Amino acid sequence: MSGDTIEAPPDGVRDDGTDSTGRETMVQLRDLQTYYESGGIFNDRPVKAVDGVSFDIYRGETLGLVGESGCGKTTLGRTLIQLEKATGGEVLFDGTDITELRGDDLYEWRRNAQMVFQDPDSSLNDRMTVGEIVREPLDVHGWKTPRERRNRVKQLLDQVGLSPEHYFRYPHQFSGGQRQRIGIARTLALNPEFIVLDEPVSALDVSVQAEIINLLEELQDELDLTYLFIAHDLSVVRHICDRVAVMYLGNIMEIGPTEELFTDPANPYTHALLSAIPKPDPTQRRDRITLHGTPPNPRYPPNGCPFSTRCPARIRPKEYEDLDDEIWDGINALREILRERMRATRSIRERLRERFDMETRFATMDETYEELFGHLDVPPDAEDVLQRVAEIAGDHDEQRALDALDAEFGSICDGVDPDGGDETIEPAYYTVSDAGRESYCHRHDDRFREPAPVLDDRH
Ligand SMILES: Nc1ncnc2c1ncn2[C@@H]1O[C@H](COP(=O)(O)OP(=O)(O)OP(=O)(O)O)[C@@H](O)[C@H]1O
Repeated sequence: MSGDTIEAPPDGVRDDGTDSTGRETMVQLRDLQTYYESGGIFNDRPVKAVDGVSFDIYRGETLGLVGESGCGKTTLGRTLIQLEKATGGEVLFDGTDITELRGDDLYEWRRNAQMVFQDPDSSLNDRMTVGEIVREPLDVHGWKTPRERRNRVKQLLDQVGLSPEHYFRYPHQFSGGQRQRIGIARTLALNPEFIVLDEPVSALDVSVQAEIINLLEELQDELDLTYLFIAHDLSVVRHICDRVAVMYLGNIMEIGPTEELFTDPANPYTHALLSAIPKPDPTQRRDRITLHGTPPNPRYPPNGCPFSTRCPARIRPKEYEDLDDEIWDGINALREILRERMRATRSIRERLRERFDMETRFATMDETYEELFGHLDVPPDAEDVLQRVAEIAGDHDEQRALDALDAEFGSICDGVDPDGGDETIEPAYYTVSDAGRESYCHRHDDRFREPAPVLDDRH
């Protein structure tokens, strides 16, 4: 369905904190950025781990956050609870921008928001008893009297399915699942309202995973908790989350109710991510979508759409709409190779080599060209451009080669304005379902075909 375009997910929050569907908004992220400065000797560009993220989290829900390794999930989770400093944008908790909190205010606020980590082993101090570990946040915050703290710890141990006798034992005496229970008890100590669960079951045996998931669900009901659930395992996400946000290279590509996102994905990246799950049904509509290459380096994200370099539904420029698929694949591979070479020439070793005027070694561009296009019947116009690109790249000027490639074959997905303007075009968020699901992709614009039929044709 073609949707309405909006610059950023709608605010839509009424004075009483609810939106039009009666959900109460707890957290609002607005254009949130977390960049890591390199601090190296070359004063390189920052790593754009979270690069302009806007969405809401509703009170009492479990919002899943999924995406490939390195896309920025943990950084986003850590920024939400101020373990990482935002470099731009806002995080509003019940209307207060917590990125602005300092000193005592920040310290007080921290009680509200906690994090459960993936690996209970590294997050529990093996030299402390279980009681000391769970009690530590209470001690740090000077919570009530020592006696009341001890009682609170015993109650917490009971709440997570451990027994008060475990108070004086050490973490290494427990199994992985039990250690995660200790971590959860510690997280709950100060009665938080919001918890970031960062892959809380990934390090556990499959048999234990379900127990911990059940415990987290029970605790949510009992204590009115709101969760951000970061995960790789999409089947767990489907089971536990009310809504899901799909992240790629520091951006949210699609966000909406879990079931409709899984059964009728809108964004090409969501399609690709879901198609990687093995399906038992041999009559499935479409072949598995294989994504070529690896995600780009978040220090050098591509222009335009973050997914453009790997997107299987990438929009092609009008003049080349009928170009053979294999030639397109070759052009995309050439773009990847050029980006790869650029990344490599920027590596410290290469830069040192350049400084000392030493030759850098790569497969020659002629060989690359031959391999990609030698066996194909490339139309003369396109061939002229590709030859020129290969020549420029042969002189180690990858940036100029990429520019030349994009000037001819680039589309709106690469940030090229189809109306000839100079500004780099980025996708907008489009509402793609009645439930308010949003997808970040030019293909939802009426000028283009929707992703799903394009993927059906191409796969
Ligand atoms: N302290 C840091 N300094 C510099 N770069 C960092 C730092 N922490 C993370 N990064 C980089 O930021 C990007 C996002 O990392 P992050 O750990 O948030 O991703 P992720 O999606 O959680 O990955 P995973 O699923 O593997 O945990 C990566 O490129 C990572 O290398």
